[in-house]
Amino acid sequence: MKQLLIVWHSRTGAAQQMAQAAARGAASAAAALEQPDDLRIELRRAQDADADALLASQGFVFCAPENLASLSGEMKEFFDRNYYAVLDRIQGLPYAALISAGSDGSGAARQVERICTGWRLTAVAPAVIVNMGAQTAAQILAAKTVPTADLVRCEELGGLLAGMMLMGA
Ligand SMILES: Cc1cc2nc3c(=O)[nH]c(=O)nc-3n(C[C@H](O)[C@H](O)[C@H](O)COP(=O)(O)O)c2cc1C
Repeated sequence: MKQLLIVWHSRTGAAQQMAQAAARGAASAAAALEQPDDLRIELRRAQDADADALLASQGFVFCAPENLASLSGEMKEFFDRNYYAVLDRIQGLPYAALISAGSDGSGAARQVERICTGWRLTAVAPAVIVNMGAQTAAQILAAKTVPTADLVRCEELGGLLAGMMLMGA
């Protein structure tokens, strides 16, 4: 049994929907490979994700919004809290990054990539960035509904990661 850990933070709902889509995609991939019982999918909000969860997993999805050109504070705190606790203990494992953004997302994506390079994780694909077209204060503070086409991109990335984990790639 392998475990896929999906760590997410979301303030207005977009990244949460993206994390859930990645979980659906991973479950579908395990079913398509006829290995539904070989993959455990653990969704954890960033504030509840700890070193034990990281160490118990063989693959990771990190999913959060971009805030002020970097990762949201709760997601950054997750990395700060756990970085040295698992350094040199998770290297070589695969990961994927999902970023929700108003109009950019590249700063947060770069930050996740740098942190995961430090952990020596392997990206299965470039980060998926979903731009919600939120730029005014009212748009940014509003609850978000991620378009289906973007959720499909998140499902596909979750599926790719699960497939690689189950096939031992
Ligand atoms: C304080 C704050 C700062 C933000 N800064 C950025 C930014 O630098 N770049 C960007 O593209 N979006 C920015 N946004 C917009 C959010 O990334 C966007 O609304 C995203 O969809 C939120 O995801 P969530 O619904 O998962 O919380 C910011 C939002 C907030 C609240």
